[in-house]
Amino acid sequence: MGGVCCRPQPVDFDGEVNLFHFVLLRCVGKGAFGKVRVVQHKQTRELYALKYINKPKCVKMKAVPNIIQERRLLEEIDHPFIVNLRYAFQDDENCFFVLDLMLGGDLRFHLERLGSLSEEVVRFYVAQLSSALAFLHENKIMHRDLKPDNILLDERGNAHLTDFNIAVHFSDRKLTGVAGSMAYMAPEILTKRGYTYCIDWWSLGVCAYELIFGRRPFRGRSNSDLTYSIAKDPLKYPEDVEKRCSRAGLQVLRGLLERDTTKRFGCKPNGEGYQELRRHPWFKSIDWDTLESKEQTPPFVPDNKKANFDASHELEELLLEDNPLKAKTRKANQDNLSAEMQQMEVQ
Ligand SMILES: Nc1ncnc2c1ncn2[C@@H]1O[C@H](COP(=O)(O)OP(=O)(O)OP(=O)(O)O)[C@@H](O)[C@H]1O
Repeated sequence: MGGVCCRPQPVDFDGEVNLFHFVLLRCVGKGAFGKVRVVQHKQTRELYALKYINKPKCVKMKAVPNIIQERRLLEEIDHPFIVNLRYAFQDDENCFFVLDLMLGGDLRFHLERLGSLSEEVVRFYVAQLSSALAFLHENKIMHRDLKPDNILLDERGNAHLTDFNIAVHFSDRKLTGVAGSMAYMAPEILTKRGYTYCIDWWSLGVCAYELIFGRRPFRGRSNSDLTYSIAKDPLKYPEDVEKRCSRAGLQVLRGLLERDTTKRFGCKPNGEGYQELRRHPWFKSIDWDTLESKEQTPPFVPDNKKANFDASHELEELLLEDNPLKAKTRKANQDNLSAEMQQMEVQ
């Protein structure tokens, strides 16, 4: 009799996708509302990253519209340098996003470990991320939170943009809502002049500068100091700049970190800014035609023998998790759910 309890449930692969379709593997990260773990699709054997978002926590932190927005935007897009959404579903407790798996770690992790990256490596990431930004802008989406933490490497070393939590659709009207991570925000966001997709090119400039020099271009002890620095301080470089970055590289940094949006690199409408950037001499070594098919060998290959993420998440799951993730059949009676939880149901 005892054996009956533990027999695995038969999985219906023809029905809607749910957690029963996946084998749950190791934990690789922790976000604001849940965790991220590696999963394998039981039928296709493909590996993915499963991001799970605890619904009550999300309601408590008033983040329901952001999660819905993130899912809606991700469902619209598919690009080689974006962490794409492959499936989305939910149970009574969590929303699940099944995403492209990135086993190479995020660029914050590598920056902290290495101090800085070589110009050649950064050029490669800037090229790949420019391609992702041009695609998003063409689809009238601005990301608004480009920073090293949101750039993930696959196991071969290709860069991918993730975290569409505060991404939005845009039209010709300028936006004014302050959103993003302050150190990477363009001056026109902070000075409340109204902004467009051009802010993402500025953030790319801040990331590229930080990756090459190991520190950010604009700093401040308080938010108002930082705002002042972003809006007014001249762009300076470390003393050993010549050892770290070529003249062409500095030109691109300066072009992206241009306060005048009519002159900022990447910003010309209808993808013209992106085409201009591609033609810049700094990208001479990049073969743009094969970049998107990932045929080029990335100049930095993450060490696949070491975990390229904080291993404490896995340990925490083992030692501290009192409610470990498990596939469950849905029980929720829609009528008993709060308004916010109902909102999450309607997808
Ligand atoms: N597709 C993925 N593949 C591999 N690891 C990932 C993937 N997405 C996220 N991670 C890991 O999980 C960590 C948490 O990611 P997640 O996007 O949930 O958190 P977050 O950046 O705090 O975003 P949010 O604000 O949406 O919670 C990341 O730092 C990264 O190390």
